[in-house]
Amino acid sequence: MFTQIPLIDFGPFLHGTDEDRQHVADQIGEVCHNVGFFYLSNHDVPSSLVERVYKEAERFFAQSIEEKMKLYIGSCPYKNNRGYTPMLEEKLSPKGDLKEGFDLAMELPADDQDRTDRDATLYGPNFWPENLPGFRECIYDEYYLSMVVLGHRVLEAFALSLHLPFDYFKSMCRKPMVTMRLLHYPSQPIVYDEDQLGCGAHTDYECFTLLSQSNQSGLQVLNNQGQWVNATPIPNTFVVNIGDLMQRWTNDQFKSTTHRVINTSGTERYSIPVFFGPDFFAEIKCLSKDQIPKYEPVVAGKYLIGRFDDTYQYRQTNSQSSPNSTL
Ligand SMILES: O=C(O)CCC(=O)C(=O)O
Ligand SMILES: [Fe+2]
Repeated sequence: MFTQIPLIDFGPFLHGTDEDRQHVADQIGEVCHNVGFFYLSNHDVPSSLVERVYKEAERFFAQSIEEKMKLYIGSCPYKNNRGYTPMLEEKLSPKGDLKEGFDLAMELPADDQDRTDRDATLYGPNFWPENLPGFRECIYDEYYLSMVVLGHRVLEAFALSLHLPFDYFKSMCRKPMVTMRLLHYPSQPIVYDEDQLGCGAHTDYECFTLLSQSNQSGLQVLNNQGQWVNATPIPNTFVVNIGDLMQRWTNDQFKSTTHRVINTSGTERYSIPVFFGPDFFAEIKCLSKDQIPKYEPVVAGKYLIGRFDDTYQYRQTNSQSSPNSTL
């Protein structure tokens, strides 16, 4: 049972000896098993870059709703879940979530062969604003690509913690489905409607999430006593949490822990999750040959499409429910 979110210093993993790396990996493995959430410090992503990304997020969301709706996720020409999601459109809380978002992912050409010939519909270009000079360069070229690099290092730590070669996941993450979101939460009253949270209780869908929070609290993590533990922002850290694909892959060795957001801080809140998934066609099945699999194997991209179909209102015509079942 945890009552606070542990902090892990990633510096020795990035810059230390093999022994240091294994030591950090072991700490991470234990926390992924017991909590599923941790703060990561000394990750080498400069705080000045993170600050600039928040400035761009503020600039994006400060636009009129008409301007933002030009990039509506449901009108994205590539139909790959990129673009703007208005308030109340996502349904993690029953009356809709009190947040708006902008989603992007790995920039691949519209005629990428996996997309055109093999139905990897989550691949393709992003849906960028044309009226915000410098937005794309800061958000994608600088921040997103740095976070993909960091994500690969976190995967190395996961592999070592599971007694696998450090590059075990690499061959399944060559065109990784890494989705980044800019999120903006208005402030809600202290006495709030339980059916309308900033982000209703959920687990994340991908392998893991690297989350930057602005200074405002709001994120809460559910422990196994049913208590909500605050993940109060700690400057210059990311919150890392395990998602459902990793829980399946590790046969429950790593926990995908429920969390939610309620922004009663009195001011607007911004956050930037980066959800790290493997290649669209990666088969997610029990990593260990010595265990009885608890989950049926899934193709990562198809699994994610099912989860997105369940969450986004714009996808709910012709949607199928997700293959989230246990065996
Ligand atoms: O905004 C946050 O702090 C967390 C958001 C979140 O949990 C999500 O987008 O999955
Ligand atoms: Fe989440």
